[in-house]
This record gives sequence, structure tokens and C-alpha cells, in this order.
Amino acid sequence: MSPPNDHGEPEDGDLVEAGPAVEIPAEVSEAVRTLIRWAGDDPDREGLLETPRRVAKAWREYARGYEEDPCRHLARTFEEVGGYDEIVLLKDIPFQSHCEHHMAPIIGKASIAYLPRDKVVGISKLARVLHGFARRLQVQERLTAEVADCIWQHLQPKGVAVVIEATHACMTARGVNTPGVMMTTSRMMGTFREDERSRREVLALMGY
Ligand SMILES: Nc1nc2c(ncn2[C@@H]2O[C@H](COP(=O)(O)OP(=O)(O)OP(=O)(O)O)[C@@H](O)[C@H]2O)c(=O)[nH]1
Ligand SMILES: [Zn+2]
Repeated sequence: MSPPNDHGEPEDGDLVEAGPAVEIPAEVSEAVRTLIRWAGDDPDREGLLETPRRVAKAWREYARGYEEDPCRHLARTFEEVGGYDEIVLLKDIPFQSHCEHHMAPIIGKASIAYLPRDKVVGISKLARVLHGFARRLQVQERLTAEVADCIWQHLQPKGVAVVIEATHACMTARGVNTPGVMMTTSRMMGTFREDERSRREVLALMGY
């Protein structure tokens, strides 16, 4: 089953609803109705009649990252930056994802930094790359690695540092039921991995 291709603008990560043209396959509606029955309720009662459509629409949004290659946002770069050769950091970017084990929300923030070699990218693009990978079924480790690898490959910088902190609803709202606990992951590449002073500097800028 292929996702709808009616998105065009706005781009991935923008806070909009899936468009009205979204067609919901009968098998998706039926799957949600089955889940409602499994949960112990009646999918034909009035309050739940529209729920399969709403859930399907919501999942088109949660899974928008599958509709594109998030690294495409790094295609447009700038070389004229007045000789700037220090760290570029986008700090505390809020994001939402879903864990691939329980399809439960992962809610957190990411700090993304790189040390440019000969080109920089429009700063919003770092957040777009993050959202493109986050709007998929994920584990936090892979999300962290995918964002860092994408920047490393497409900007060929001297260093990349990505730190993500998130809460996992599968831990806070079920299972081990431990609210308030955060998971932290990081990926350091190039200078930030090899040079202790650079690593400390970027972590300090991020507030760690
Ligand atoms: N490493 C990692 N683990 C995750 C992530 N998201 C969820 N998990 C964990 O994935 C694990 C799945 O464990 P399973 O034993 O297969 O599933 P489960 O029986 O539902 O486990 P519990 O959550 O402990 O009830 C759990 O320990 C989750 O906390 C993530 O992003 N990274
Ligand atoms: Zn989970």
C-alpha cells in the first residue's frame, strides 16, 4: 500500500494535518476497528465511528518521513560565509517520533552541531533532517545515528555531534511505568570524536 503523494508543500516536519485528499484503505480502517474490539470496546458505537479514519490520518502524519529522503534538505549549501570556521549548533530542537517496538510516542529534543569544512547549510534544514527521520518507526539510537550520518555524508564537515534526549511513552505510560525518565544518546564524528577539547566545547555549547 503506497502512501498518498498529495503533500507537495509544506515540507516534512511542518505542523500540518494530513491533507483532506488522503484516501484511507478499507484494510487500515478494519485494522483499527479490530484493535478497538481487542481493547474491549464497540467500533460501531457513535463516538468511535470516525476513529479509524482519524487514526489512519494521524498515522499518515506520524509516518511522513517515509515519503522522502530526509537528506535531500541538505542539497542547497552556501560557501560564502565570511570565512566562518567555528561550530554551528542548532540547540534543543523539539521532535516527536514513535518507537518501533510499541508504536508509542517518543517525545524529546535534539541538539545538532557541525564544524564546517567549506560549506554550510540553511539552519532550518538541520531540523528538517531530524523530523524526516523522526517521523518513522524508530529506536532512539538509530535516529541519532541517521541524523549524524546524513550531515556527515552531505556536508563533509570536519565534525558532527548529535545529542538526543527523549522520553518513551512505552516506559512512562505502560510496561515498567516509570514517568519522568529520559533516555540520552549521542553520536560524535570527525573532530568531535577524535579531539577531547572539541568534544568538550560542543557539549558545553549544547549545555551539557
Ligand atoms: N534501546 C532502545 N530501547 C527502546 C527504545 N524504545 C523502546 N525501547 C525498549 O524496547 C524494549 C522492548 O522489549 P521487549 O521485551 O521486546 O518488549 P516488552 O515486553 O513490551 O518490554 P517492556 O517494555 O519492558 O514491557 C523495551 O525494553 C523498551 O523499553 C529505544 O529507542 N531504544
Ligand atoms: Zn516502545
